Amino acid sequence: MASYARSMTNSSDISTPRSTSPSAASAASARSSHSSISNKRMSVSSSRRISAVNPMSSVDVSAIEQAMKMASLDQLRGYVQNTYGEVHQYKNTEYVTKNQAAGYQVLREPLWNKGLSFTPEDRASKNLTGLLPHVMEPLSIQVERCMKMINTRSTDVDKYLYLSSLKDQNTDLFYRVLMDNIRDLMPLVYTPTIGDVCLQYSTLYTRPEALYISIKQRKSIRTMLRNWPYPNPEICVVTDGSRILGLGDLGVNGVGISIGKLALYTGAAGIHPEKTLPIVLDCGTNNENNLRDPFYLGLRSKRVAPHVAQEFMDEFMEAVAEVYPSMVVQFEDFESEKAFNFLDRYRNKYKCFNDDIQGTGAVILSGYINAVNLSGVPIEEQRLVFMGAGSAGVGVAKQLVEFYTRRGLSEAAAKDKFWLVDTKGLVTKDRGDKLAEHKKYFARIDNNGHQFRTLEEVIEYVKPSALIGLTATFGVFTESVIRALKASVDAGGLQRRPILFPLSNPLTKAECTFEQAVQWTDGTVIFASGSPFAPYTVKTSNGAITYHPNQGNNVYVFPGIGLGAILAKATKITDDMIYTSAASLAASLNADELHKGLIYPRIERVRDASIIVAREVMKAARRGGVSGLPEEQWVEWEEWGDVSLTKFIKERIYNPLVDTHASKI
Ligand SMILES: NC(=O)C1=CN([C@@H]2O[C@H](COP(=O)(O)OP(=O)(O)OC[C@H]3O[C@@H](n4cnc5c(N)ncnc54)[C@H](OP(=O)(O)O)[C@@H]3O)[C@@H](O)[C@H]2O)C=CC1
Ligand SMILES: CC(=O)C(=O)O
Ligand SMILES: [Mg+2]
Repeated sequence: MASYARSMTNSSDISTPRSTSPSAASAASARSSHSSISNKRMSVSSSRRISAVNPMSSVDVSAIEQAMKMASLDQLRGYVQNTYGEVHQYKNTEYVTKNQAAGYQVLREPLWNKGLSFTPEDRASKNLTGLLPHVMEPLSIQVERCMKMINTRSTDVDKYLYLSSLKDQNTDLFYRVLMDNIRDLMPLVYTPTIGDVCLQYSTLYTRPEALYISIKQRKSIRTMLRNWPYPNPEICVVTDGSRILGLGDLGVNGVGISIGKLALYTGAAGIHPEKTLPIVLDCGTNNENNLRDPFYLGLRSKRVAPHVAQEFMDEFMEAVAEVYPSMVVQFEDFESEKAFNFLDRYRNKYKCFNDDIQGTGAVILSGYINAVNLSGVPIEEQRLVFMGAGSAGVGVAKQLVEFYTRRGLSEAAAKDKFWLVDTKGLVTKDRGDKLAEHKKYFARIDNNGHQFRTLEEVIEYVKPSALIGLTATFGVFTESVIRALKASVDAGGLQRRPILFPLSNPLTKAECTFEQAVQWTDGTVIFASGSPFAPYTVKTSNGAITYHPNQGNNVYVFPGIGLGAILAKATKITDDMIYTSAASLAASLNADELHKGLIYPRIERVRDASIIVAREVMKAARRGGVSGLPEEQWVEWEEWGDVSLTKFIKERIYNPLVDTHASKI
């Protein structure tokens, strides 16, 4: 991200428009109101911008000084603004356009910097002569250098830090490296490594990479959104850090997940990085380690009450819709109750979806459709046990219910295929505890009052064909559990294969490993995990067999859902758009992948899959009457079929250092 306070130094042969000079900017600011700031922002072309004056978000200094006198420094620690009032900024943020920028400005703005790829003409026209080594290098060599440097780093967090620094210097090169090496690098910018990064985010911190919105600043959300340096972002990932992967409440440190997911919106679907906005809402944290950590960057107080968090969220959603009307909002890693509440509260009002409930639901439905084809257990006979009844467990189970109802089953019959287990055992209506609202739909009554407290008991009772883990608890799929699952599909002596999806992230929270799953099912397992496991090779008397795991992670759908929603100019994200993402992903495997018995496309093809998902999501938006594209456009695409719509998408996505000028989103 561009640093916030880069001041512009004029070069003698580049004239600086009056409106971008610091003095003009402060004169303008004296006259301007918030609406004029907003107008000015809109008038800046959609070209990338860098700061021309110090735009530091100013606060009421005298009030702070006053407060400092009255309170000890320690009491003020953890936040700058000590009131709930609106921040008054002293200055407009003014930017130069890409065409106006020269010399170091160009090299320091990651979106403009092409590094060693700058041509001699660029170097002359942008005053770069001497500011770069003389060589002009092919991109492949630059990518190779980066990979060599990544491989010299001894820990995954260090590798992440190298990549993160590269992203801050040369956006195109970062994404080229990521896209060309997605199998090796996705586990660094995303799960599992991003989990370690989030745990240490405050200590690793060197520079801002997101919008950090504290509840203390809730009256200034619009100002903060407008301070974002790139114009008109179209997709944000927002978390309050309350349930980051399976790692629990990480507070403001959870911002790493917003950053990681958005890197994949670009890497895996081609949404232009300039259009992405990572956000963390800081409502405090109940994580004692954070509260004690001298480096912790968030509010040093317990989380606010749920009704206060909800008011804050209401204000946030209203502000986003007002400041960036075309923004798609992805809710990420909110603890379950908030996740369900916010989705219900906002889904019909704003363009939003919850990745953990809906994205996970879609990706696992997709994998399940393909897994059933391999399992030998007919789709009607499938019985599914879910270990974990949180946002992901219930989200996936509900998506699968929709699958069965779309196939003609009644809702009751579809629901009857699911048994959900939580820390108290099988979720039933009569087990004596107060069930969380989101568990009630799947709570069972078919147990004649008997309560099944362990997973083994549930498996013995249900005889499932599929076992799904979304518990954030390592190792709960024990040898006896997995062998019992295999036994239940083996019954009758048929050659059937168990479906086993330990989906929790990161790897340290996986319900079992791939190796265990292969060993305890004698190699028959159909396996998908949330974070990637390595292939597993077993030596045999006549050689070796290598088993290949699948990664069942919402990364296969959220990039395409976001891309499709943006390109369709969707006003809402409908259930049909989510369902369609699953169905289209399931159908996106190529012949080789099907032949190898995979249930998801190879991760190297995630971008191809995202384009298919985006195309079908767009069509679903139109079917649902939520696409803002003109009808004539749809009629034309219908005449030409998928080829023309696919072409439309491909022409609009970001392809670093190949055709960036052609990117329109
Ligand atoms: N692969 C993917 O794409 C995705 C994976 N996930 C992963 O799913 C996991 C869960 O996420 P989420 O649903 O939001 O989390 P929640 O905290 O909302 O839910 C966890 C559920 O697991 C149950 N649980 C925890 N420990 C046990 C145990 N030992 N035995 C039985 N049940 C247990 C909890 O029970 P109780 O309700 O009684 O507390 C709860 O129902 C995380 O690790 C997350 O990373 C999430 C989204 C996508
Ligand atoms: C992948 C994801 O969204 C999660 O683990 O929460
Ligand atoms: Mg998540």
